[in-house]
Amino acid sequence: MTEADAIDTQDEQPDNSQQAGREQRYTGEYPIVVEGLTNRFGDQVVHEDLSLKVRRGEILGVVGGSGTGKSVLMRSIIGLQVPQEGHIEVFGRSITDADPDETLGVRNRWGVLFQGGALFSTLTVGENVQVPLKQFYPEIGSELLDEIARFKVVLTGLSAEAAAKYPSELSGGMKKRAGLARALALDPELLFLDEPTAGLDPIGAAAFDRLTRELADTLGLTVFLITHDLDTLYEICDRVAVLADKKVIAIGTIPELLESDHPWIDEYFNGPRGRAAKDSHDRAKADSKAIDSAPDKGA
Ligand SMILES: Nc1ncnc2c1ncn2[C@@H]1O[C@H](COP(=O)(O)OP(=O)(O)OP(=O)(O)O)[C@@H](O)[C@H]1O
Repeated sequence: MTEADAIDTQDEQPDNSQQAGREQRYTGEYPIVVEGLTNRFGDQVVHEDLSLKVRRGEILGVVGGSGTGKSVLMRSIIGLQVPQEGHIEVFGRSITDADPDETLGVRNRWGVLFQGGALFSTLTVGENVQVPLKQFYPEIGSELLDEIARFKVVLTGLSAEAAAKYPSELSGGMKKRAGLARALALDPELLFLDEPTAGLDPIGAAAFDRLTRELADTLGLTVFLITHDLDTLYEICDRVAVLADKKVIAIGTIPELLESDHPWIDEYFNGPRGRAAKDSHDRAKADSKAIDSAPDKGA
């Protein structure tokens, strides 16, 4: 049983609206559905008639040039940005038409790692992880809060001792993991990651990618992952959505996208960095095949 399940079964239940939607996991095909989205800031049109469906259980990479509106799209889906037009559903419930109180039962089913980690600098890592827990489950006692926070910290590959550290005492990679621990605080079904490997060295970035894939597989997460990191796309994303021209112009596996003749997609995947990421991915695959078929394997 997960902590959230344990909390759900406690005798003293808080306001029912906070529990709504939490009693069972989403079993539909598309936990995120965006239709006809338009976002404008003054005269600047960021999205126009943008549509997107995210499949349950997939890691969807979201790419696009700087300023194409990847973060604004994520903010719209989680209700932080009210679009001018369009409809967004998460777990089959409207985000755009609903009163914020009505979406409470949906909001505690996702976790977000914002660009840069966005940890509270005056709180320890453990206290940062406790923030969403206290917000949605104010009835949990401090001992259980500490225990859940420590568990989440360890889940992301940090030591239990890291829970007592302040963000300023952590390396960039540790900060990302701490942010991820906070995003996982509520046992989410859906995880939003905004450029999680930005600023990490290649080894740290690869380790974070592996962690994301492992957590997604073991916890059964759907992941909406904004990135500029081609290695991340090749290594862990099931599909990739491309933002350009104010829309999602293509969505599919990388081999499918490689067939596209859109100039941005062609340059992105077939430019020098795209080719290097593909070569490195192909080499790693060939190496692991060679190891698997070695005669003395397992001897
Ligand atoms: N609150 C806001 N007010 C005004 N303009 C905004 C606001 N938020 C975003 N924008 C503008 O919307 C556009 C898209 O921003 P967004 O942050 O979504 O881009 P992005 O694709 O995530 O870029 P990057 O890859 O550089 O992070 C940008 O031109 C940005 O300046």
